Amino acid sequence: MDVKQVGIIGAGQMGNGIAHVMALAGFHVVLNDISQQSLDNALSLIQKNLSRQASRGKITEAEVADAMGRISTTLVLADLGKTDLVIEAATERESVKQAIFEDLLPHLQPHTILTSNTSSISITRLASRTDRPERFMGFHFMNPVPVMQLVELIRGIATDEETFKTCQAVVAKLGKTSASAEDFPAFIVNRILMPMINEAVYTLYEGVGSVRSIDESMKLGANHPMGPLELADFIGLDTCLAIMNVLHDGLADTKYRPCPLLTKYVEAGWLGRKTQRGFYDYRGDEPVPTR
Ligand SMILES: CC(=O)CC(=O)SCCNC(=O)CCNC(=O)[C@H](O)C(C)(C)COP(=O)(O)OP(=O)(O)OC[C@H]1O[C@@H](n2cnc3c(N)ncnc32)[C@H](O)[C@@H]1OP(=O)(O)O
Ligand SMILES: NC(=O)C1=CN([C@@H]2O[C@H](COP(=O)(O)OP(=O)(O)OC[C@H]3O[C@@H](n4cnc5c(N)ncnc54)[C@H](OP(=O)(O)O)[C@@H]3O)[C@@H](O)[C@H]2O)C=CC1
Repeated sequence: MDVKQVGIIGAGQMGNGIAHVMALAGFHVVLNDISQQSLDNALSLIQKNLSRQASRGKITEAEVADAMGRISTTLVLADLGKTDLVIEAATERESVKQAIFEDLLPHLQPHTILTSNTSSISITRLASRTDRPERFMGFHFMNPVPVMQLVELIRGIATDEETFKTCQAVVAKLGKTSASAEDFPAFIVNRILMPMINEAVYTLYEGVGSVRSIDESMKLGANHPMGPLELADFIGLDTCLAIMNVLHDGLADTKYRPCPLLTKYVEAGWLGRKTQRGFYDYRGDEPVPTR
C-alpha cells in the first residue's frame, strides 16, 4: 500500500519527533492532541530541531520550510479520517490508548493501518479491541526520534503480511532501520533496557551509589552515552514505571518489581525532564542531582 498521509496521536516528546521525521521524509502529517498547548509546543520544537539540522548543513532551509508545510495540527480525532497510516503516541496507559482507538475507528477508511508507538503494552490486546486486528501493529520509535536509527516493528497475532511490509517500507523511507520483535511485554529494547534502569534506581535506593556516581560509572565504565538515571529522566519516569509494571504483570516474575523509589518519584510528580525534576533538578542552569 502507498502511504501518503500519516496521522499521529499525542504531541508529546515522541509525537513531535515522529511528526518531524515523517514530514521531512515527504509524508503529509496530521498531528492530534487533547491540548492546544501541547500542539503549539510540538510545532515550535519541530521548527527548532529542523532549523538545528539546517544550521549543521544536514538539510536545507527549503527542506525545513517544506517539512513544516506538510504538518497540520488538530484537536479533533475525526480529522485523521483521510490518513493511510495512524501512529498513536499518547500516554503509556492502556485505558487511554483503548479510548483513543474507540473514538477514532468510526472515522477511519477501511484501508487505514492503525499502529501504536507503545513501549510495552500488548499489541495483540490493543488490536483485539479494534475492527482491524489484521491491519494493526506496533510501530516503536526510539527517543530522540530524529537521532535514533532504530524502529521496532511488532506484529500482533493477527497482523497480516501486507501491513508489516507497508510499515517496513515507511521505516525505510525515513532512512531508519527496522527490527522485528515478537509481541511479548516490552518487546526487545525495553525488555533489556528498562530492567537496567530499574536496577540503577535500586542501586540508588539501597545507597550503593549517589545519582552522580551511578551515572558516571555507567558512562565512563560501560561507555553508555547517558547514565541510566539521566536516561530515565529523559524517557520520563512515568513511562519507565508504566513499562516496569507491564513487565512485572505480564511476565509474573519478581525480578521485574518496580523499585519503590521510582514509584515515589512518580507519585511526587517528579517525572524527569518533562516536569523539570526527576533524579536531577533541571530548573537551574545545570542539572543538580536530587539525591
Ligand atoms: C523508552 C522506549 O520506549 C524506548 C527508548 O526510546 S529508550 C531510549 C533510547 N535512547 C537512548 O538510549 C539515548 C541515549 N543518549 C544518546 O544517544 C545521546 O546522549 C543523544 C543522542 C541523545 C545526545 O547525544 P550527545 O552527543 O550527548 O549530544 P549532542 O551532541 O547534543 O547531540 C548529538 C546530535 O543529536 C542531535 N539531537 C540531540 N537531541 C536531539 C533531539 N531531541 N532532537 C533532535 N536532534 C537532537 C544534536 O543536534 C546533534 O546533532 P549533530 O550530530 O548534527 O550535531
Ligand atoms: N519517552 C520515551 O522515551 C518513549 C516513549 N514511547 C512511547 O510513546 C508514547 C508517548 O510517550 P511520550 O511522548 O514520552 O509521552 P508524553 O507524556 O511526552 O506525551 C504524551 C502526549 O499524549 C497526550 N495525550 C494524552 N491523552 C491523549 C488523548 N486521549 N488523545 C491525544 N493525546 C493525548 C498528552 O497530552 P497531555 O500532556 O495534555 O496529557 C501528551 O501530549 C507512550 O506510549 C510511550 O511509552 C516510545 C518510545 C520512547
